Amino acid sequence: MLLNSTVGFIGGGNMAEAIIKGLISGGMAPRNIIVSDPVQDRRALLASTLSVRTTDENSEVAQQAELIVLSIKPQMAASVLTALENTITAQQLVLSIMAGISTTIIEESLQNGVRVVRAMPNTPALVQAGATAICGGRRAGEADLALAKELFSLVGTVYQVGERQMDAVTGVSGSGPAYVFSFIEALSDAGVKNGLPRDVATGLAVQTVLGSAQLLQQSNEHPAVLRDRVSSPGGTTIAALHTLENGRLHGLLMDAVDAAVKRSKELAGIKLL
Ligand SMILES: NC(=O)C1=CN([C@@H]2O[C@H](COP(=O)(O)OP(=O)(O)OC[C@H]3O[C@@H](n4cnc5c(N)ncnc54)[C@H](O)[C@@H]3O)[C@@H](O)[C@H]2O)C=CC1
Ligand SMILES: O=C(O)[C@@H]1CCC=N1
Repeated sequence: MLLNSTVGFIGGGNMAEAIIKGLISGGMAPRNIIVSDPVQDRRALLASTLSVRTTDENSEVAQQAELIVLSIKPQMAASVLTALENTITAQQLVLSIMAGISTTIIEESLQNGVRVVRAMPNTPALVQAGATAICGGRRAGEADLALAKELFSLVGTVYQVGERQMDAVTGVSGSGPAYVFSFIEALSDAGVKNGLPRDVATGLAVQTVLGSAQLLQQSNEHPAVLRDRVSSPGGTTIAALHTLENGRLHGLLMDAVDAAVKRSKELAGIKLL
């Protein structure tokens, strides 16, 4: 169903590129993908590296695509949606990945009885290891959610949540890769500080995060149980964990996610451009 549809992206930035790569890897023909972006360099890059069709007219995407992905910044939502008010119809499905912007705002901006699904993906979608949550708007049916699930399944795992949980999703997995990259960078710096060459330090740090995540996923244990198995009595790990807890790592991360959740809620109420 998805692979035979025409999928359009309004906004050809980082996330659109990640999803498009996943779609193509999943078997979608590039000619069935059309992307609009006002920036010539972005259009040229997407056309040359992914062979998708590009345009600088959002209306062209809105006219041609059966599934329209809104992959612009939330601050652009109002101006872009207003301009497409009379172009997008109830026969099309609108799939928004914009942080903070509710399905109601999109439905009200577009009118025409349009069906909207909202999603929060993350950048590991670029390597088919994404985590995405989806929720349906007022008029989205099971088939619409199934189509969105099919799309994001090509780039990773998909959870369906209630729309009120989308801000929490944004704070945990949408922004989450940035926290993990900071963690890896710090771990690598610590290796270099203690005498390791940078490439070795980064390689060890990356594989440690990847391997620990895989172990956790496959073992089905609580993270604390696995942490305990690393911590020998009187050993090195418990000494390091003591330092992390003195620095409030756990509470700090929870505060960081709270800040992202708060910002996601604020984005819903921004004075849209
Ligand atoms: N980057 C991330 O990790 C994630 C981003 N998102 C959401 O995805 C959306 C896009 O984010 P990114 O790809 O990171 O941003 P980006 O800045 O890389 O992409 C936005 C693209 O929209 C284009 N654009 C600007 N004005 C436009 C217009 N009037 N019409 C059409 N295109 C226009 C820009 O040239 C740019 O290429 C945002 O709403 C963000 O909240 C969601 C999950 C994760
Ligand atoms: O930082 C942001 O606003 C977007 C949403 C989730 C990840 N990046």
